[in-house]
Amino acid sequence: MVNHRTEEEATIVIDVGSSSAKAGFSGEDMPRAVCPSVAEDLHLSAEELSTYRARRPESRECYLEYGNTGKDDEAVAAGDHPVRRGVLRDIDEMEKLMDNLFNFELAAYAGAHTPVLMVEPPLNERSQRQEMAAMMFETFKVPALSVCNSSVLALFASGRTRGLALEVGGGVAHAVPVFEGFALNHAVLRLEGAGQDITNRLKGLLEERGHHLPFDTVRDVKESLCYIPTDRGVAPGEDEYELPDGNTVTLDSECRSQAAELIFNPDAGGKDFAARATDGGLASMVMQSISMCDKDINPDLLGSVVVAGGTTMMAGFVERLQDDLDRVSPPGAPMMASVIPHPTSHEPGYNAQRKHAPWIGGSMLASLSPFKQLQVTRQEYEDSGESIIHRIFL
Ligand SMILES: Nc1ncnc2c1ncn2[C@@H]1O[C@H](COP(=O)(O)OP(=O)(O)OP(=O)(O)O)[C@@H](O)[C@H]1O
Repeated sequence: MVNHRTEEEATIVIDVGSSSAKAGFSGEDMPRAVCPSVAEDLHLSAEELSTYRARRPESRECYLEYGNTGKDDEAVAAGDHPVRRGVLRDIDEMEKLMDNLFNFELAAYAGAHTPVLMVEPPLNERSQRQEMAAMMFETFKVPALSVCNSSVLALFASGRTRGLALEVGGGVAHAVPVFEGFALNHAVLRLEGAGQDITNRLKGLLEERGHHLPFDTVRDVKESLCYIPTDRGVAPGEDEYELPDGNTVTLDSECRSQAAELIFNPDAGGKDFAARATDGGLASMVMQSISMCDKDINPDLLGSVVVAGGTTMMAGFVERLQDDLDRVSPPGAPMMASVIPHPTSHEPGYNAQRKHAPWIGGSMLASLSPFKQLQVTRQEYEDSGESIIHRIFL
């Protein structure tokens, strides 16, 4: 990747999701900051702050209930997550988070000198894009702004401009067909179910066994010990998790293997979760999305089902997706779907990058010289008004 000579020559790339925010400079391999996507107001001394940052998890999840609780999802959501289920819900909280990212995480390199590339979720609404652009130009006075689709960028990170991006993050999963660098929005499918629902399911399984743990501890248990069962190899047995107070919790193999089942098979999440998953589990979403596209490009899409997002890091994810895709392919289909990274390949390459793929794609794109054509300058924004952002960013 191109390395800019100074940070001042680079573009700041920012990807704020439902659970985590990633921020850093174009041309770099990884985001400098990966932190929970909440606006923190910590009031800590410099020393306490650095200890806090060293121990801070990469993400914090909303606790969104599903099931027959009689409560509205939005009402139970942690109020300080500006993005929930991939949708910008609170521009004031977003402004606070952005202020932290610019001035604290990236140490004040932004402001009037550094252009910004914002990663936006698939099917982002025009009004949300406008709110973000107004905030960037009017509050943070950025000199230039670009807005790019996260799935297009995830694919780009894997070296492709054609394929189907399957993004599974903290709050939402999307299947997005991409052709020649453009998302085919008419065929985008969305599942309101991802990492936080898996955590929620694990919390329930642990409570059935008498373990009542805080939501954030359960998220860590999930990331450390859960896996997705596949037809290949021997399933791991029980294992222990050490709690912050030194006590241990034993997880049996059902607990470890069943929490994530709902994203592949929504019936496993109960009646209400299944009702939300109108396009089925992940493999069904991939195949339906491809079937909604022109037949001529089906081989391009089937040949590169590129997975991205934190939840795809779970052990067994790519193997299970490939097995499910093989199962749902019509008998005698001329071409089978192929998951990237390939389940049997152990090369690092894209495999190691998929967690932050949209950010990495943004970093790569913004370090290419034609990228300037994808920027709106503050002058252009002031002269032409907000409609310019829809003309430039398709
Ligand atoms: N090793 C792991 N195993 C299981 N889950 C993981 C792992 N690493 C991260 N996650 C989960 O990934 C999720 C965060 O992923 P990501 O940062 O891609 O989401 P996001 O961009 O914040 O959310 P969204 O795209 O849904 O708006 C969290 O639910 C986190 O628990």
